[in-house]
Amino acid sequence: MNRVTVFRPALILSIVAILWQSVPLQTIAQRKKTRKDIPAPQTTRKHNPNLPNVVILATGGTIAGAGTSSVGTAYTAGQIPIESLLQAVPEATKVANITGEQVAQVGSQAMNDEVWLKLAKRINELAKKSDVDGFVITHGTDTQEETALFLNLTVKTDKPVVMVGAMRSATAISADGPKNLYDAIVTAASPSSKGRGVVVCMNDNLFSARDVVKVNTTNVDAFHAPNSGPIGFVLDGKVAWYSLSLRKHTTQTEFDISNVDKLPKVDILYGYSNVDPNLVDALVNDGTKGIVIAGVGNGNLYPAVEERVKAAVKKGVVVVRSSRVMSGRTTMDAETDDKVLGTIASDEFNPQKARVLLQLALLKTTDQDTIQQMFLRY
Ligand SMILES: NC(=O)CC[C@H](N)C(=O)O
Repeated sequence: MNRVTVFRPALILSIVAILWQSVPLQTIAQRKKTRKDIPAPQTTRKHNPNLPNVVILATGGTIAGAGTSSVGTAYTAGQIPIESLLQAVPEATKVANITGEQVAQVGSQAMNDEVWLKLAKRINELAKKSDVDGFVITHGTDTQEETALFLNLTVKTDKPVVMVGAMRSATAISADGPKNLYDAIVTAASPSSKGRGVVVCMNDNLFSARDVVKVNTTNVDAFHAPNSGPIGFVLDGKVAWYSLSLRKHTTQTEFDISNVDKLPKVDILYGYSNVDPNLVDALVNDGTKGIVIAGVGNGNLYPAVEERVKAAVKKGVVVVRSSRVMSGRTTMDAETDDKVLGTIASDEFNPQKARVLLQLALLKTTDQDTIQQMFLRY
């Protein structure tokens, strides 16, 4: 065999290899491009016409977290895709036809306005489809209560929207994610869950998005509603509801985010003895539109802070008084007089939740009385 005959087949082979590689690359690129145009979430399972259809919108969190040790608490949130999570709960396929979509894949400490808006818009879009009966949102637990409230105030559907997370990673001994996910799917698939606003399903309990708070950093019993308790329970694959909030939510709210792509800047200022009042000015100078004070007791402010707050309100910044105390209301014109300060009382909303409502309120108005009424209505 001379050099030419060896060289030619090698050349032809490498050309074929290059072409072969470029074809799938192109196809993947095309698929990515057209993916946005496909409205329905994806599934690999067989459709059962007798079961309700539940869409899972995944955002990450511990429920999708992977660790290097099954006994340790160190892990990275948001590592495991939704399809793999579902493999841990094969029972769920007997309850609903499940389709999944990965909206984000982050620990919820990284949650932001952009993902909130994307989630709410996607739910509103899918809720219009007659073949979608309910939603499950998988989410990290750190900021779950904020996303829950945002959705509770912005999704426009009576169909169940159930948020779920986990306190132990998917690779830990006795992971709580699979049970919580199963319970959430059961809840989203149940017609009895309609019209209850967004609910959070954790550790057998169902909480209203309005009232739920993370109360423990590591325990599986990490979610409570300190002012009202759970509104329902899931046990043995069955949902039981016990109460219904009279506060407005979902289809009953005035908030329409369909054309919103940015939320107003609202910041939280923590109250404590000897707080530096310059912090108020720092926020105002940074261009904040609203400040939530995590006040002491019934939303009280350090005297020097009161003075700076009055000045900030005069400049057009909207200030809400909430409390750093875990339970109870922050009431109007109590020890701190809102009429004098020009402030708004948060009622039962904790500072991080008051921030969500103030962001939405500021899309509509800066009027103190109008926003105060919103805090009493939602
Ligand atoms: N238990 C959790 O979900 C906490 C993990 C992570 N920090 C998150 O919020 O996503």
